[in-house]
Amino acid sequence: MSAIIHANLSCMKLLSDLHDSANVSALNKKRWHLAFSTIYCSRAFLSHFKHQESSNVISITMKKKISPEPSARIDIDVVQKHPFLSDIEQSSLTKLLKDKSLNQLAKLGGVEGICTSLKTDHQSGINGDPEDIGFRHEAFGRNTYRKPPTKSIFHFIWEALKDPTILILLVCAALSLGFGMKENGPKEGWYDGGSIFVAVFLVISVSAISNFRQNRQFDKLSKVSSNIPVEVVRNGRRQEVSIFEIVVGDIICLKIGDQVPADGLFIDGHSLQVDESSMTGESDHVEIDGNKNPFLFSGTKVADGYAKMLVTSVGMNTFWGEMMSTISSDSDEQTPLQERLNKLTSSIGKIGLAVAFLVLVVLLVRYFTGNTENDDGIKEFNGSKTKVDDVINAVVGIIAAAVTIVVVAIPEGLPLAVTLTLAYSMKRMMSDQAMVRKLSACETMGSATTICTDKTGTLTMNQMKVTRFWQGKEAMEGRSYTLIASNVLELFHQGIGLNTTGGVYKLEFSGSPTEKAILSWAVLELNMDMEAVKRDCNILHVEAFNSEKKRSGVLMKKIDHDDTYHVHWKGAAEMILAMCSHYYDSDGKMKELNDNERLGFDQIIQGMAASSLRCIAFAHKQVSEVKGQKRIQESGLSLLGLVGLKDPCRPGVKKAVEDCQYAGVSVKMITGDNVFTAKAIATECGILNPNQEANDGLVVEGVEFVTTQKTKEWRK
Ligand SMILES: Nc1ncnc2c1ncn2[C@@H]1O[C@H](COP(=O)(O)OP(=O)(O)OP(=O)(O)O)[C@@H](O)[C@H]1O
Ligand SMILES: [Ca+2]
Repeated sequence: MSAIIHANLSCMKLLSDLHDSANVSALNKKRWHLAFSTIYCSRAFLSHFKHQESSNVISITMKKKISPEPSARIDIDVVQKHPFLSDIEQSSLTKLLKDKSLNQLAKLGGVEGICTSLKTDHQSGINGDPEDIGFRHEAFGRNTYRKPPTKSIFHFIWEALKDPTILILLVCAALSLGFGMKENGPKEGWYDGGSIFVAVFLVISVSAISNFRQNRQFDKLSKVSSNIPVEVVRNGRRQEVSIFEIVVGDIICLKIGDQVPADGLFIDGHSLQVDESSMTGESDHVEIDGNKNPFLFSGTKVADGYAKMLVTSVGMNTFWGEMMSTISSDSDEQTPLQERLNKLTSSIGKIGLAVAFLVLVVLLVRYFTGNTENDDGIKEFNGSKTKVDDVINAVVGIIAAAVTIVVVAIPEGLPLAVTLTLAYSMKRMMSDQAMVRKLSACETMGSATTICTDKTGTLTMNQMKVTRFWQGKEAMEGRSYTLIASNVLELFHQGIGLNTTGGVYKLEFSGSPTEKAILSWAVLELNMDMEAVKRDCNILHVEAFNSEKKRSGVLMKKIDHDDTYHVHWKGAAEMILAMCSHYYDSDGKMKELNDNERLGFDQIIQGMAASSLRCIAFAHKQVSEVKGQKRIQESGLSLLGLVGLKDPCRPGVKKAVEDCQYAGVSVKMITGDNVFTAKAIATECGILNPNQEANDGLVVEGVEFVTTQKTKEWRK
């Protein structure tokens, strides 16, 4: 404590010395006292604080020098590291990711060590109360990026002024004004030039205001569109939060198709591949795993697999943030129509200029060679006999005529009319709840002849629910767990609880809509306890789901059990069925799957598909040896059961499809789902006509869409 007092006393002495030496007026003296006491008090306070938390770094910077000027104002910035998170520095985390250094990671205690320093549990995440989040904001910042300042109206006025047509017109206006006043006197001579000035003024102000407003609107939109939901685990609960609310220490669940929302480290997961092309330009996917490459970067995209990551930097501390701050984005692009019209305008302008020049030359030549006569039939130009004043008047008249041609020829209002029309149609589209991110979209939409739409989530609500369940060849209803043989029920629990990317927290389900539907069905109707299943079993190998494979599998072993391993597959029913050689009947007995039975199951699947259900099948196999196997066995499985998931059509889709068709735009569905399910939904939405058998390529499988010639033609 004595050290502190000493420090304060010396500070006081320094200031009073200064005080004495300054020869100041009474008013300034007063200010000095104020400044002095402010500094003294804050110093005393801070040193006290320092004493208590000796590990914290406290620095004081005085922005303004203390000066006896009347306007003296003292700002004190306190940059302070929160005691709660004092074990680790942001700079070392940033450096770790920047260098992708495994050594450095090991020095920091690996991912586990960093979790501990960041006061995060790698299973249940941060505790997530407002105070905790506040500390993290204070210590590591927020997940927002510094944006270039929005352009002011003057920027747009300047842009409009730089247009060559406008410049030509301004010159013309000035000439016209000068000549007009010379010819007809200042009182009446300004009409022509003045009106050109007014026209130019109108064009500039209208286009500047319209561009300014559009720019502001796009800014607003980009704020909305960059606000994407991210799945985080906080306090053991998986939940969705906005990307801007992510803090350092958060545990984030990533799945295929997600954007990585901040920089961080891989904790656990399977077959995670990331598309880093937005950062490196490399189109190859980068494999991420715990040992060789656990580094994940903001702005990249998950191409395959799933994982949990620990956030280590957010916002401007990320690699992406650093990159963005050096690039200034310019969105002053023009739509194709605007570009073409601008070209047209400038060629017309050029022709106008050429013609005007020609007229000027011809008229001048005619005048000076004495080929022109005035109203009385007398030669206008008569060599040296003509008065200088008359010559000047005649030449001015000729130039004014040429200028008039230029002014008339330039269609300066044409591009402006297009801009205004596009802005207007954008406004109309927005009021119809269509988000327009680029002005050119309005134009493109106007000339579209085919709309290719996704099925799930676009035509349907993306809220799936299991509505049918077949075990063996029997349709089950309601809370069916009492009716299923216990051995089969256990296999169901394992197959669903382990072979999933979703999660259950109390009665909240997370994951993709398909996963959520299956999990909620298993918990509510099959009485599954996910925690218990996870506790009792070890997952040895995972094959993650992706839209190409249409299935996911796990290899697992029960803890404290014999040497038997279990393979579980789940996926598109027809594909899983093809992998099966046996099935469990409703009594829980395993039976062989002969051709007849297979046909029976095919019919069940088609029946469900015809009533627009997504069909998912579960299959299992017990294996004894798994030595050195890289892949999970895919044949000789036993079918456990089939479920049908209902995803209702969005209300209003049918009307929208009809409107499109009425307007001559054909609507096609691109899907990865079972063809029969897709057709049933297409019929429900009015894309397919129930009476017309031929498909006409209105429902297309994703793979086919990418590969076939016909679809290439549409995409042209
Ligand atoms: N989580 C999952 N686990 C296993 N199989 C799944 C899962 N989700 C979907 N499937 C199966 O994979 C198929 C393709 O699923 P995906 O989600 O890629 O469909 P999609 O191509 O997006 O279809 P849509 O046209 O409906 O949008 C589905 O028909 C379904 O049978
Ligand atoms: Ca004109």
